[in-house]
Amino acid sequence: MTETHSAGVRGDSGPEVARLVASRVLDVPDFPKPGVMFKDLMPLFADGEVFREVIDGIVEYHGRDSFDIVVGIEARGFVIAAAIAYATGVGVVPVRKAGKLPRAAYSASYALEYGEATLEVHQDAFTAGHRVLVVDDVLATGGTAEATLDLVERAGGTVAGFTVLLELGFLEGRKKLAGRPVHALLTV
Ligand SMILES: O=P(O)(O)OC[C@H]1O[C@H](OP(=O)(O)OP(=O)(O)O)[C@H](O)[C@@H]1O
Ligand SMILES: Nc1ncnc2[nH]cnc12
Repeated sequence: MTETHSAGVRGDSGPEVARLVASRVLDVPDFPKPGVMFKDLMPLFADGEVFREVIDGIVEYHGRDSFDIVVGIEARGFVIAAAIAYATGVGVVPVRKAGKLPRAAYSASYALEYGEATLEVHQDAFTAGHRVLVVDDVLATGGTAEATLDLVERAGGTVAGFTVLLELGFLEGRKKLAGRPVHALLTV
């Protein structure tokens, strides 16, 4: 369930962490295309104290023993995934844009808020039944997330959770991910 506090800042881990994320997001109009309000989370990554609190909050929400490996979605998801992996002692699997992985890979094409793309994962990325925590910075239309969760399962993993720092609620990505365990620290 999503919580709300008096100022209307809401997220699945409560208002405090939601406020923390909100304090480190910059709105950039017309990037990468006219009409798109780009949500830039680089200030959050650049603030060591806030970044650590956010990573700790994600681990606390899921529970250290609920996943065996972390998937980060290129490119901003890599930053979050690596930090969670280091904090919990598990490994990282990158889900990459097409043509970047050196060995046999599964591919999934999708549409996102401002374009189309293809993501890939190595076919041998997981052992059967591996519980996989998938992380990214932003959930917008949900195209990226849907493709990634599908790739994880095609490669033999079991989706243990999906966390984003920021969800753009008006783009209704959660609807596309119905039945998936979506966790957003901040929903706007
Ligand atoms: O919910 P959606 O509409 O699919 O959009 C969300 C995705 O868009 C952004 O990635 P982008 O493809 O811009 O990649 P980048 O991190 O490499 O800039 C963001 O980091 C998510 O992965
Ligand atoms: N508006 C947005 N800001 C940042 N990342 C995004 N990914 C898709 N839409 C986005």
